[in-house]
Amino acid sequence: MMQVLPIQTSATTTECPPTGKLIVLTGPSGVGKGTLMRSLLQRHPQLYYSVSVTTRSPRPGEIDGKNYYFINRSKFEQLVAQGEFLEWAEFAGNYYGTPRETVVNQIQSGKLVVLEIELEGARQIRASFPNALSIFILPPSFEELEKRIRGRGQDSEESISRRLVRAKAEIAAADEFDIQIVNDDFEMALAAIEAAIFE
Ligand SMILES: Nc1ncnc2c1ncn2[C@@H]1O[C@H](COP(=O)(O)OP(=O)(O)OP(=O)(O)O)[C@@H](O)[C@H]1O
Ligand SMILES: Nc1nc2c(ncn2[C@@H]2O[C@H](COP(=O)(O)O)[C@@H](O)[C@H]2O)c(=O)[nH]1
Repeated sequence: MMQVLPIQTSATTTECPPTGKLIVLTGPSGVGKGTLMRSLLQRHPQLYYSVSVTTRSPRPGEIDGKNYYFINRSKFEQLVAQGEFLEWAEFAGNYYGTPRETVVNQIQSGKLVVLEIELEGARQIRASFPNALSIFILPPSFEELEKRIRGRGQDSEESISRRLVRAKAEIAAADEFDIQIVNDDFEMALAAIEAAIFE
């Protein structure tokens, strides 16, 4: 049975006593992290999802404050300089970051906090939160990954190419994380994530 250890980090020990837990879902773009996360949150409303900040333009239907906080690059850089992010990275031409204060507050109040982030950010979290549970989602094949990104119909051709190039390096890093789950059958992948978090 897997034990999810409490938060403990040298960087944040004083501001974040070991009460809550941090869970990181990572993996290449298009693998299904967001879809899995949505189902996970529906089934387990006690989880706290950290809404990220990004400089990417909203996709049709995306809502500011729900899907992301959408801001411009100079504001993002200002927030970086002010230390407002727990982690941040540049991905396919845009910045993405996890707001520090909200996450720390939720952990302090004993919540299970879930992040859905790309590889560089997940590495930063692993470095500063060694007891976080990190889950890497893999595609059944690279061809299927490309099919899913294209099938989503949300990204420009240039963005798709950048995401697929990056996906190769991301997949190669899967073993750095605590658990690897192949998202082939969706329900099985979801069940594996639930087992990792709750059992
Ligand atoms: N197990 C699965 N089988 C087939 N299609 C899937 C599966 N899981 C997710 N998908 C589909 O793959 C597409 C990409 O999924 P999603 O947007 O959740 O990926 P993502 O990893 O969150 O991408 P990004 O990191 O770019 O946000 C969606 O159209 C989704 O419906
Ligand atoms: N390092 C971070 N990565 C993040 C964050 N929020 C989302 N992401 C990841 O970015 C890519 C692209 O996302 P998309 O919405 O443009 O498709 C994807 O892998 C996300 O998981 C974050 O706060 N930090």
